[in-house]
Amino acid sequence: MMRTRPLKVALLGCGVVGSEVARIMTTHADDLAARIGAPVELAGVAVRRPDKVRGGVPAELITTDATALVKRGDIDVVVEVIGGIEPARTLITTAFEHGASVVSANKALLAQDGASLYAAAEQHGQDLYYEAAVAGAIPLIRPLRESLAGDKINRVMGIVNGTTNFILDKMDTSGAGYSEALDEATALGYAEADPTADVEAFDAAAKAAILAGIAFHTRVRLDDVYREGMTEVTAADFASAKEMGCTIKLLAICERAADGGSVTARVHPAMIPLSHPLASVREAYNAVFVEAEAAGQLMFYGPGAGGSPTASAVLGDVVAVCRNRLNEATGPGESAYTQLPVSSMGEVVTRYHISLDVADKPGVLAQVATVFAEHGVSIDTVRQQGKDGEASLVVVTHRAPDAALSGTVEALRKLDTVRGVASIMRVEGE
Ligand SMILES: NC(=O)C1=CN([C@@H]2O[C@H](COP(=O)(O)OP(=O)(O)OC[C@H]3O[C@@H](n4cnc5c(N)ncnc54)[C@H](O)[C@@H]3O)[C@@H](O)[C@H]2O)C=CC1
Ligand SMILES: N[C@@H](CC=O)C(=O)O
Ligand code: NA
Repeated sequence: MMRTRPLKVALLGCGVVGSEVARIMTTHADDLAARIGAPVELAGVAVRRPDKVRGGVPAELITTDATALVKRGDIDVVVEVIGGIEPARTLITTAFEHGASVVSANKALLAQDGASLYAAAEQHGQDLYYEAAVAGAIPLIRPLRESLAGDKINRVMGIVNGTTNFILDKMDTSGAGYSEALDEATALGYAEADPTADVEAFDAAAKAAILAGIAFHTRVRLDDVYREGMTEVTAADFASAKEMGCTIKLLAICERAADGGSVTARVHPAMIPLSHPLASVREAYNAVFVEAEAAGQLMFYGPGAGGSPTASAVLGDVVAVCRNRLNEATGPGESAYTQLPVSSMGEVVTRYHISLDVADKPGVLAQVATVFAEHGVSIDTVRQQGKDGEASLVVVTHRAPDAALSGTVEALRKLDTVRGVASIMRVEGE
């Protein structure tokens, strides 16, 4: 039977995501009520600029006092879509203290303070849900937290940032420039308020921290994630990738060590073969592979950014939290019992594609090969092209510890015959 007293939702932030949450809550109110078993109503919307016209949001719901809204005491669910660390963190903990559960899309905050937010939620008997924080509309957090809770996950790898995938895709397929593609991604509502978070991969690193923590039942924070952005990827890198039958993607890779005693999490651009499913992920789409012991390999794919797709994930969480409240229950809390340490990037085993500008004279190739051998790095292929007394040498290695690969590059830079290291890129997905 449908409960008549409505569940009340407070919306913090009415930007790209918040405005879509408000729109869908209003236009789909009857369906949401039927699915929850009680009406759900927007009880207040905290904004920074109250004068802005917000179609569909009744003026009487608008407030600039987010703190007063979360302290009201009659709110069931606070939806935090303002982003950033403060005041989001204080508003979320205040919401728990005043009897509300929280749905958030804030990966930056969750990667930094997830553990203390979970603790505050548990202390006050409230839910903390955040499906929208990783890979936008794609159901990924709930499958990892719930559906795969009976399995052992060994690896999570994928594209988790829509903005950078959009830019890399445009650079690859239409030869568009970096700035032009970033402006387009921003106009489409994909980029963070400060797009440095996207292009320098802080956003993807935050998502990798969240994914690794859930997948391996441990705590991984933003600072534990090795991070390289995509601002230095050039048209020449795409040309090299093409020659190898590859393209370039910004990948997030979280792995359990072979001995099971530690984990790693990293985000960096990488070449992947065109035959790999991640190579055909276009525009702002995301895709994530999960490898689990019993399930095998699973792939999650869909829109990774944008107002409406992200609002879909937020509203799925609102429904889940409302159902929990009607049942006087809460969903899963933090699961970090394994306490696995996070190893450094040096211990990750990977492959490199290295482009060197060298002197075109006898013995150079042997000299370069010796440096690789001295660092215990085995060469897979070498390609040399001469040009006016200079040559370009492209070396692709076999798998080796990242520390050995970066030691090799450092030693190569010191050779007189090596004029410069034109590009270094990891190769994944083979
Ligand atoms: N846009 C996207 O595709 C996605 C965004 N997210 C996350 O969702 C959150 C919101 O993102 P967007 O909607 O894109 O950002 P946005 O910048 O469009 O919206 C944020 C809104 O919050 C308002 N705001 C900031 N501080 C406030 C305060 N103290 N009180 C009231 N309002 C305040 C701002 O004025 C702005 O309108 C962020 O955490 C973001 O990382 C997550 C997944 C996808
Ligand atoms: N800026 C983010 C938004 C979604 O998380 C992205 O581009 O992926
Ligand atoms: Na998601």
